[in-house]
Amino acid sequence: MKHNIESNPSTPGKFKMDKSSYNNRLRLHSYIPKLAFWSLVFLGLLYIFFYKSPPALSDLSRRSLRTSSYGGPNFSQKVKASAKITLRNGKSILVTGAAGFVGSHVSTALKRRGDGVVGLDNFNDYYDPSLKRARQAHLERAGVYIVEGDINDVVLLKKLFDIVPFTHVMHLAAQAGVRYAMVNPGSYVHSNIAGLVSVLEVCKNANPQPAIVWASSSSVYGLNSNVPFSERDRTDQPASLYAATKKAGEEIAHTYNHIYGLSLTGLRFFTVYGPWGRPDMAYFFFSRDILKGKSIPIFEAANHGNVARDFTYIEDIVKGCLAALDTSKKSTGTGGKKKGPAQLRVYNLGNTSPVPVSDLVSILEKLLKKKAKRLVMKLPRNGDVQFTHANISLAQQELGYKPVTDLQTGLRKFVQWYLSYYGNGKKSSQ
Ligand SMILES: O=C(O)[C@H]1O[C@H](OP(=O)(O)OP(=O)(O)OC[C@H]2O[C@@H](n3ccc(=O)[nH]c3=O)[C@H](O)[C@@H]2O)[C@H](O)[C@@H](O)[C@@H]1O
Repeated sequence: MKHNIESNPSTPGKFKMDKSSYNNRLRLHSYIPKLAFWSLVFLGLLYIFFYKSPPALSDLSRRSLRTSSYGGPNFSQKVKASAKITLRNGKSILVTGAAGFVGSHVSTALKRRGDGVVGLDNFNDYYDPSLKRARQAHLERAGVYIVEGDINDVVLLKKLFDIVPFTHVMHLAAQAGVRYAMVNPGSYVHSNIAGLVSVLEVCKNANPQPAIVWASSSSVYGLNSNVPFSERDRTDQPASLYAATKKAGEEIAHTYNHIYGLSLTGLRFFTVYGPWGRPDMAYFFFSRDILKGKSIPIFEAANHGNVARDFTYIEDIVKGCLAALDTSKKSTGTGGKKKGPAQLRVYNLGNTSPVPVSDLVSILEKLLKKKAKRLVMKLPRNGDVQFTHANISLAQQELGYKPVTDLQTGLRKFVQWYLSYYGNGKKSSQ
C-alpha cells in the first residue's frame, strides 16, 4: 500500500514546507465550506440531543436549565415585597412547589393570615403547565410572588436566603405520582432526592437556619399490612420508585437533623384531592373522561378485591401544614454547625376512612350527572398498592389535626371548580 508521507507530519506539530504546500492550501480552502457545513450539522444534532430528546435520566436537569428565569432590576424588590409580614409574630416562609396543587393552597392560606410568603417553582411540564400558570395568577393577586427556578439551583436558593432571612421553608416541590416513576425514573431522583439535598444544604448554611416542613407520602408504607397505618409501622418495603425516593427523603432528613441541627417535619399526605388539583390523579382524569364519554380503567385486586384510598381533602391538608409550621421549633445550628439537638418529626395527614375506587366513581357519576364507562381491570404491577388507611392520632395530639371533609363533600367542591374552570366539558383538561 502506498503511503503518502508528505501529507503526514514527521513529528507532531511540525510541517514540511515544500512544493505541495500550495496544493494543500488550495485543498484547505475547499475544505472550509464542508467543515462549516458539518460543524452546523453536528451542532444541530447536539441541540436535538440535549433539548428535544425524550425524557431520560437527566431530563429534569435540562428542564431546570431552561426554566430558571430570575434576576433583573426588580427581582429583590419583588421577593422582599412578597416576604413582607403583616401579622404580629408572623413568619417568613419560602414555599417550594408554590405553583403546585398543595403548594398553591398552602401559600394562599399563609399569605391570607399575614405571613410573608415567597414561592419557588420550575413550572415543569409533568402535567399541563397552563394550570400552574393559572394558580400563579391567583397567587399574584393575593400578593405572593413565585420565583421561577429549580430547587437544584443552589445559587438561586442562596440568593433568596441573602434577600430574605427565611424563618421557615415549606418544601413541597417534588416529582409526584406513583405510576409515572416507571416512565421517567430520573425525574424522581432529580427532584425528590437531589433537589431535597440542595434545599437542605442551603438551609443548613443559612444564618439563621430555618425550620423545615416537607412533603413525604403515604406511599412509604408500601407493602405494610398493619391497618390503619401508624408512624410506628415499618416503611422499608416501598412498592414504587416514587415511594422509595420519599422514604429516602425521610432518611436524608434524619441525617441533616443529626449532623447540622436542622428542625425537620415530614408530612405523609394521603391521596390529596380537591379544586385546582393535579390532572394526573385518578379523581381528576376520571371526571374528564366521564364527561368525554371515554372509558375509565378501574383497578381491582385479586378475587375482585377492592382497591381503596384514604382520600384527604385539600383544606384539611392545608390546616395540617399550617399546624406543622406553627408547632415547629427552631433549628439549632449556625454556620453549618450543630449547636444542640433539634426537632425531627413525621406525621400522617390522612382522612382515616378509606373509600374503594369504584365508590369514588359512583360519587363522580352522581355529581357529573353522567354514567361512567367502567373498564374494571386487575391492578397492574405499576407501583400502586391495594389500600391506604391513616392512623392520625399522633397528628391529632401534637398538631391538633382533625380532618372534617368526607369524600362526597370534597368531590362536590372539586366538580364545581372543574366545571367552572374547564367549562362543562367544552374546554377540557388534556
Ligand atoms: O397518598 C399519597 O401519598 C399519594 O397519593 C396519590 O397517589 P394515588 O393514591 O395512587 O392516587 P391516584 O393516582 O389518584 O390513584 C387513586 C386510586 O385510583 C386507582 N386508579 C388509578 C388510575 C387508574 O387508571 N385506575 C385506578 O383505579 C389507583 O390504583 C388508586 O387506588 C398521588 O398521586 C401521590 O403523588 C401521593 O404521594
